[in-house]
Amino acid sequence: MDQDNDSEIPTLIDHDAPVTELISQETRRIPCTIITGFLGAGKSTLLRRILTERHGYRIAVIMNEFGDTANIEAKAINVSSHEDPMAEKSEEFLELANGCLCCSIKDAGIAAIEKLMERKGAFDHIILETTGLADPGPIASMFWLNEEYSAGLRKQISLDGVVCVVDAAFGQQQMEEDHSIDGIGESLRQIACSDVILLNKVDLVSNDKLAVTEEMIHKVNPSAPIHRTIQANIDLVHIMNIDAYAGVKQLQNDNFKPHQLCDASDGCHDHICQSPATHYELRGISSLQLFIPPLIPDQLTKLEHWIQELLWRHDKPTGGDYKDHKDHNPSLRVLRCKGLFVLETGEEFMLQGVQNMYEMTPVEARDVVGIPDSGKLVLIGKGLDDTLRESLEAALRS
Ligand SMILES: Nc1nc2c(ncn2[C@@H]2O[C@H](COP(=O)(O)OP(=O)(O)OP(=O)(O)O)[C@@H](O)[C@H]2O)c(=O)[nH]1
Repeated sequence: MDQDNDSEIPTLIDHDAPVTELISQETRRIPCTIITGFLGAGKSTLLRRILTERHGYRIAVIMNEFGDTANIEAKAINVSSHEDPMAEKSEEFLELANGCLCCSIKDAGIAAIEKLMERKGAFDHIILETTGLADPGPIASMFWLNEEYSAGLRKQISLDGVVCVVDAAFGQQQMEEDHSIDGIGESLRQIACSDVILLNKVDLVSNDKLAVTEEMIHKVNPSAPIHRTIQANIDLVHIMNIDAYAGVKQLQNDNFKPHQLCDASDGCHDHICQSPATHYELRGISSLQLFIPPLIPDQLTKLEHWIQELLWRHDKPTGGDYKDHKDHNPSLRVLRCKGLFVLETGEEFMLQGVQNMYEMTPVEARDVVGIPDSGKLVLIGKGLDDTLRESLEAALRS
């Protein structure tokens, strides 16, 4: 492909492929991985690694860079693999117009991605590298769930996961100094919205410093696994096809034992308990993990209403008749939420939420590994204090 000609996107469809294969290419949704991370953390290094590794995926890359660096970045990254000199031919680039995709999401960004999707069938996976200053939340929303927001792209693209690259040398400082008008700066938003974290450049710092940075990341986002890397060297199974928005593995794998957190002698089967270890505030952002006992179906409906109030109105129901008494708190903001809820019948439901969008879906029986004795809700955002647990308890009792 001619890298200097954006309008020419080559057709890579194999015209000799069997008809059934072509049909499945037409209907299959293409997974999209978003790579985020603060300026200079190693996003392009990760992208280059993915593009030059022998993995068999045909990858379409969307780069979203500020200013004049777009061309430079694209050229620098479009290298062929030493192992496979032909690899370059199996990838295609779509450089977006200058400017930040998350700000121009409805026009240039969408149009460019729709143009790319005209070549559907030519690639198996999309990787979108954001700018170091982008908030990945709105970008993730674009590929996830809501057709009104995504302009129909969700029909064709599924959000596989958000991968955040954190600089091991400067990450701690970036998090500590990170502040914006509403109290949550970019580097913290990026960590908050991510499903996997790469702590990159670990060759530059001591183990003690790494542990401190890891601890900070974990407190902002307790549910994302953290991988230490040098030159973003990571086994791709940890970052591609992880199905972070549809699978329940990540939520089920958490081996945290809720009853170790409270005094209840018979475990915590009748109340919500909270993980104090992960309730933490850094520059206004915090995370909260709540363990929720098995619910009756009516309580699941109440839980869903409570989540709607939280995400859509930034309201924290205050107990009693929670629908009538709300504690409106404009600084209450949820950036990411996840949950796995268990009914007394043994059925399980999964919650996934990005910004004010959420989805609650039954977990298919084949995905259920044993019956957990409690459900879990993870909230990451701003203004999430201890009273939320009381508020949810009141909602479920009402
Ligand atoms: N020492 C060391 N340097 C690294 C490592 N990973 C990346 N770098 C270097 O860090 C610099 C920035 O890496 P990039 O991959 O361009 O970072 P980026 O996040 O894409 O940067 P922006 O696009 O400017 O936000 C480059 O000079 C890399 O060679 C690492 O693990 N160790």
